Amino acid sequence: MEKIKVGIVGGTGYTGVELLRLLAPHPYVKLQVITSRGEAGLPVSDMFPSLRGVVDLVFSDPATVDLTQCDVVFFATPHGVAMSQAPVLVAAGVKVIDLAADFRLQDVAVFEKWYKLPHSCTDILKQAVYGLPELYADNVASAQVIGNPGCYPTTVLLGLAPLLENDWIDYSVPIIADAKSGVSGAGRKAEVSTLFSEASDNLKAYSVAGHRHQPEILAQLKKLSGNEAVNLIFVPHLVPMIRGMLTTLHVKLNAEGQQQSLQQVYEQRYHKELFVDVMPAGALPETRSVRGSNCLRMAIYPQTEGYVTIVVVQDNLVKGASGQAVQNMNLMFGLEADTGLQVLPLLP
Ligand SMILES: NC(=O)C1=CN([C@@H]2O[C@H](COP(=O)(O)OP(=O)(O)OC[C@H]3O[C@@H](n4cnc5c(N)ncnc54)[C@H](OP(=O)(O)O)[C@@H]3O)[C@@H](O)[C@H]2O)C=CC1
Ligand SMILES: CC(=O)N[C@@H](CCC(=O)OP(=O)(O)O)C(=O)O
Repeated sequence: MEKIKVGIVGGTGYTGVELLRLLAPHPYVKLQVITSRGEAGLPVSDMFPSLRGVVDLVFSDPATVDLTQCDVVFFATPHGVAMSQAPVLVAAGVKVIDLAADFRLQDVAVFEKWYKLPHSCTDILKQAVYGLPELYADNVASAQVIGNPGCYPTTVLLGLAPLLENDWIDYSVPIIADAKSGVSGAGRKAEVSTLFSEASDNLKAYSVAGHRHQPEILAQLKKLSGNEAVNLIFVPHLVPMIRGMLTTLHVKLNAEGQQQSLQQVYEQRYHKELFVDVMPAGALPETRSVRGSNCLRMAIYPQTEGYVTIVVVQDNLVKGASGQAVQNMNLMFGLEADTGLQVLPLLP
């Protein structure tokens, strides 16, 4: 197979460099372009010595580089950048994978409310696919534009999918998602809240009154359940670690759901999925068990009063962002989902 020519816009950020780490050894990828507005002309390995001898590209200026020479372009950029460039790329037949939110929400009014940006290419949005391959693999395979999911939504949606698909949730009670992220989730840009002396030795909830991932998750919960009554309380927390995300879900089951052996149901639902691990009953998922890998692990805990608790872990930069994006690229180009993604978690 001819190599896939890959462009990455936003190569100096955390998800951009994570794409490089995963794509440099990918057997069917040729890294073609990597951009930075501020570092154009600088060899990538001067900024990231971890890539010395592996990536020999220099950063290009995104304003002048021709991205139509690529087969696929990843946007590892803030919200709004991909939609400004997608029309030219789509017209040239280039596939687009946006790691930001431009193509995640089909409801334009909801997007504009939460991201405070006018959506500039709603036609392309209509044909874009929500890139969660464990739920939408066939659509991903035929997509030209992918909205790669947010990191928190990936944990919540994969944690709940077997219950939603079987209609086993009591929707009169909101689902609770109590989620925690490492600091790299906030990106590499300088911000006071992510300074070492602010974020280390500290634990805090944030965006409790409303986080932009709540509407993204809710839209998918409605789609998967076919039930408009579904509701969600979502509270994210910042934890003093670099990578990793742990989400604890509490769900009230309906009468039929309460009759099920959920451990078996979850194992069956995910047994063919290469990147989802349902742990044995009683196991305790921990973030370091997935660090650096594209694996998402979960454990199921039946509780009293018809409740079930599901604990989900992933690496926010891998399954929560760049690994998932590469998984999507693999499917879009007819490759096995795990091509180039067999990297094992780092321990300790
Ligand atoms: N971090 C995470 O865990 C996750 C992040 N995401 C999403 O992925 C995207 C990237 O996140 P992350 O890597 O953390 O962010 P960073 O802040 O670390 O990096 C952003 C990158 O975008 C580039 N950039 C910024 N503005 C522009 C622009 N106008 N045009 C072109 N390039 C631009 C910057 O490069 P330069 O200034 O050099 O041009 C930088 O390389 C975000 O939308 C984020 O929400 C999604 C899931 C998880
Ligand atoms: C710790 C931290 O700050 N995390 C980010 C989530 C990053 C992400 O996945 O979000 P988008 O791609 O939707 O921006 C946040 O809560 O804003």
